[in-house]
Amino acid sequence: MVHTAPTAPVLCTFPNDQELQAALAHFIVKAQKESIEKKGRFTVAISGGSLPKQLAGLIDNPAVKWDKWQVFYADERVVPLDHEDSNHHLNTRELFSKVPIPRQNIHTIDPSLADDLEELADAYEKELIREFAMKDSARFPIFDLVLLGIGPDGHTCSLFPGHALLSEEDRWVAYIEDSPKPPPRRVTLTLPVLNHAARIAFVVTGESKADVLHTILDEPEKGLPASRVRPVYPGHIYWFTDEAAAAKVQYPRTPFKL
Ligand SMILES: O=C(O)[C@H](O)[C@@H](O)[C@H](O)[C@H](O)COP(=O)(O)O
Repeated sequence: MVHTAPTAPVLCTFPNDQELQAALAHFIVKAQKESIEKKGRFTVAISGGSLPKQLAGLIDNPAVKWDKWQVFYADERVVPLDHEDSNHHLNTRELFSKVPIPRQNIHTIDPSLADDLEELADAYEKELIREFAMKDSARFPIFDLVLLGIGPDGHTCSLFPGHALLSEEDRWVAYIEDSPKPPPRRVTLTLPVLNHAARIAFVVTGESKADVLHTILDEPEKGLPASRVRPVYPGHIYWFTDEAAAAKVQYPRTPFKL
């Protein structure tokens, strides 16, 4: 029998940021090891918001093999790469400038194409095709790890509630010109790409996320974008949260095991 049903989310809750960050770093290093053993590289998609700060446990961590990482942005705001709103700028400030990752292993959008978002999204998709399709001949890229946050409205990446992009079935990278969260012009990985990943880790902290995390995990039938992230078998999905964010969640917690 072929198993295709998504695996159930694993919810791990931590008393403080320090413990969350240590566990997240362990989790990432383990994923990195498995990926490098299998394929000689580690493909990661990373988003913006508060996430990059939570990756502090990777800094000065000798277990991280930065030269094997290939990093893409799960979503990116269409602004210059050194702009305050750029997810690349944010990740560079919080993480990449502090670790020895080769610049060519970080795949950014091409802001010179900003006048034509279709062209910019196509170019980013081609960059993904160069990294994945030619090596794995896959219908969708299979990221070893996707690191995501959520907004208080249940969005993730630049996939917003009720937006037409949630129905995208073919494209790997899509664009949006009417993001309800500024800035309005963005590109984002699509749901099928997220749902083909080997591992997804959501990182969610703070009281302001308590209501939405309850809806996402306890009422997935409401269909918020983050609830629709359910990687197909054999992919796995993990939620790393603090107590404040998980305060209203009924969904069972799993103790974090190294
Ligand atoms: O570019 C973006 O807007 C982000 O990638 C976005 O999807 C973010 O991850 C969430 O909005 C959570 O943001 P916070 O962690 O700051 O709440």
